[in-house]
Amino acid sequence: MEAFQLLSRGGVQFNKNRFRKDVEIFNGKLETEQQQPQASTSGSELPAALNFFKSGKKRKLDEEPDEEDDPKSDTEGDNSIPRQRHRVTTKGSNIPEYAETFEDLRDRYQLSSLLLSNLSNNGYSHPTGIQSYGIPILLESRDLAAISPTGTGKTISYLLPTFASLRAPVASADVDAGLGVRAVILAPTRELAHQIHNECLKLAQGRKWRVVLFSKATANTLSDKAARDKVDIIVSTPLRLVASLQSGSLSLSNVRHLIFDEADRMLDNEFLPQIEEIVAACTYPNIQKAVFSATLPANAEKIAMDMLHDPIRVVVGLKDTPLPLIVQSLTYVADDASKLPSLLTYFSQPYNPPVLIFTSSQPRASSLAEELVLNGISNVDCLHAGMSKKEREDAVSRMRKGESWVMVSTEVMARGMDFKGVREVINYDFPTTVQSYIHRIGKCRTGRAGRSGKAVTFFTDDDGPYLKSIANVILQSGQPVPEWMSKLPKPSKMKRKQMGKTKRPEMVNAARKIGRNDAIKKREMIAGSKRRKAKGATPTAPATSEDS
Ligand SMILES: Nc1ncnc2c1ncn2[C@@H]1O[C@H](COP(=O)(O)OP(=O)(O)OP(=O)(O)O)[C@@H](O)[C@H]1O
Repeated sequence: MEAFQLLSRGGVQFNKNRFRKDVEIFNGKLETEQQQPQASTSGSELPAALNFFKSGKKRKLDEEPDEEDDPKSDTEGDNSIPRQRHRVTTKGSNIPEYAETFEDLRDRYQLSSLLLSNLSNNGYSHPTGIQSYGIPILLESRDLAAISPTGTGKTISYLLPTFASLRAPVASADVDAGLGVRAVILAPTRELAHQIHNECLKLAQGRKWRVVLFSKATANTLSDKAARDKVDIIVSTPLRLVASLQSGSLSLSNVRHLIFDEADRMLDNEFLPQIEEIVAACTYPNIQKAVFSATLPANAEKIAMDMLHDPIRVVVGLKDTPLPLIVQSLTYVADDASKLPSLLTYFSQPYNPPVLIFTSSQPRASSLAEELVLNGISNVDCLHAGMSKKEREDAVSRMRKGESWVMVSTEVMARGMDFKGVREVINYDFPTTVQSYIHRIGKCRTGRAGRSGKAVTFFTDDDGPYLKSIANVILQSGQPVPEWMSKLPKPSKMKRKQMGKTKRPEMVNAARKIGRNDAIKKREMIAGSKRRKAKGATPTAPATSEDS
């Protein structure tokens, strides 16, 4: 089984006996790698002997394994940085040939030169792995399930073919555009939808494309059919779209391209009913559907495959994904109360901002950000769904401008967000699944800019039973874990289901809660005493039913 697929399914297994030699060689190499984590941006620097992902793979008849130079350059456009190598696996019938360059795509599919120049103006000179494979598939009107690690350019993989297939804005009379929006892109959070909308605007430059970020306000505007018929693409969260469908103020009958970003999240129990409603409303014959995700657990993959028509599945795998470039470690912190002191110790040593910290809930994210500020850590910010839209937008913008050095967030909120240049990820609260671990640490944008990346995961006694799952991911991505950890028993299926269900207090510093409760009590007593004084009454015991 292809390695990333193995990870993406959550059941990570690593046969240490079978690969004992590889592990030994790797352990010998450890010191050098830890000292120079970012030096190895080129896949060729991974010793061949360690390439157990490749050697462990059995080739299936209907698969076309392929290795390619991922032509991705760094975001700053420094093409001198060695390119990463990705392993790409495709599955399906009549798979279109991958494209080596954007120019290949232009020649093969007559892409407009404006689209191409918009790409290069934004620093996209070579397609990434998923772009090389995914774009031709979508341009040939096929349905697609694309699994590619975080930060590998999935957004352009679906946006470029969407723009190219629509050919021209509805405002231009020369296309058969029908009536109503022609493409819908769905993302699990408003922030991610916003980010995708921004990418759309980059590609839309120079033509009168109408790309709408669906919100309460824009939904109102689009309840007018005349306005709606002028829209080319809608980017939305499922909830917002369903609200308009249910109120009858939106029709999706002309939608020809339906894209799901962060598909594993979109196809989970929370979103599924809405997704089903949206899919049912898209009645255009031969509608093209595509799902994109960094991980796709088996149940989500099954739902996706049932939803897609004769799909092609592309997996960009682990041969040298960003994961091995991130120095990963697991840190024992005994219990929840010990996490904050451990984190403060961490920040008392040199660290590389921006740092992204994950907590398991919104109140904990707020509480941790507050604690860090109170403890004098500079430029701390917080981002979660419980904050107002304005607060969230400000936080994202500060992070993008480099004004936030430390961002405390929840996983749901950080999903798919391209926080530029995150260098360290700290899992303050243990990840909820193996996929969640991969998503979280994938926020380290090391691969792209060739910088060093670091991922630290705190674990308590309560997290012990799940440690092995994460330790396996670390081993699979070519890094060592302490021997005792690799000897831990594999958690049972039942146990794995419990992972992420650990109950944690809302405040990360219980002492502050006690202090706060005391202060509230005191304040209430003083207020009560003042009220009584004002009434001239003498204090009485609280009334009981027997008093009356
Ligand atoms: N071909 C390219 N060349 C250079 N930079 C690119 C290219 N494609 C995308 N990028 C940049 O890489 C970054 C990550 O891209 P994107 O957000 O699409 O990744 P992703 O795979 O969707 O990640 P996630 O799973 O976290 O959503 C963005 O800043 C984007 O502008």
